[in-house]
Amino acid sequence: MLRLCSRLLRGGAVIGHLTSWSHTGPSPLRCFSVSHSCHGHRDYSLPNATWSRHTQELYRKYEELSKIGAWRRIPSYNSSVHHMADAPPRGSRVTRLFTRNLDQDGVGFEYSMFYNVAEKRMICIFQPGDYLEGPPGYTHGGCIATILDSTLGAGAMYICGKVMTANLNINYLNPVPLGSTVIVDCHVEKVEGRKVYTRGQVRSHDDQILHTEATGLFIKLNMREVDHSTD
Ligand SMILES: CCCCCCCC/C=C\CCCCCCCC(=O)SCCNC(=O)CCNC(=O)[C@H](O)C(C)(C)COP(=O)(O)OP(=O)(O)OC[C@H]1O[C@@H](n2cnc3c(N)ncnc32)[C@H](O)[C@@H]1OP(=O)(O)O
Repeated sequence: MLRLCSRLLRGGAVIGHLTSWSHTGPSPLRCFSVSHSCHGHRDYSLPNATWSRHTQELYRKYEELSKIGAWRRIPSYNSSVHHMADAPPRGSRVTRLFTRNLDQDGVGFEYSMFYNVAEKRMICIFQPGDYLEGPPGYTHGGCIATILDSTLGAGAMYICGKVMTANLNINYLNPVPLGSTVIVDCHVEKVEGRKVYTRGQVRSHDDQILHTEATGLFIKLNMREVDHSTD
């Protein structure tokens, strides 16, 4: 339990940085201003025993960059509402974030995201597990779309607050082997009114293979459209 608390507190320290970013966008992300206390929700963005050497190495690289200050890891819970300051009590909901819906580590979406505020960039270190199979031995295109949507969307949220995907265009260039480590590298290109234009790539861990390219259009939500009263 102590180990769990210390891990969560480490996540909380990072969240503290996130809340202090509120000056960076016109619509600060209220949903990320969660408590620093050991609130009992597991942070899935931290390494686990199923992570490959490449996944761990990339994670450590960005963890080191975070210590210098340019990058920040963002925590990841299995429900998006756990990111919010007014999250409902633990156990009061049964819904789950799509990318965190399996109880077994390693078989689904293993990932950790880091954000660079100056570059308006969100990267995701992604290791697709065996339950994400499409073509034999390779990752399903829908799963690649999911991790792209999530990374592009998380970047858009960090710039502009709550958004929804309006458009996602993907070019699949090279298949992504199951169990491999890829980097999903996304940035916000421009913001026009409520429209947030984003672009991203999926590359192999060593940058040698360009697997996928994508653009995403996200629309800033009017607050009346976000109602969690039934959560
Ligand atoms: C929510 C908080 C969560 C917190 C989580 C924290 C955890 C962070 C960690 C991890 C990140 C995870 C991130 C996950 C990301 C997943 C994202 C999804 O999967 S979202 C589900 C799929 N998307 C939908 O279901 C949308 C359905 N569509 C709609 O609801 C509406 O169409 C909406 C809201 C997108 C826009 O509707 P309107 O009525 O508000 O706005 P209008 O007037 O239609 O459009 C505004 C402007 O945008 C243009 N526009 C709209 N759609 C367009 C399109 N498809 N193409 C081009 N332009 C479009 C319009 O032409 C208009 O432009 P002009 O202002 O007039 O210049």
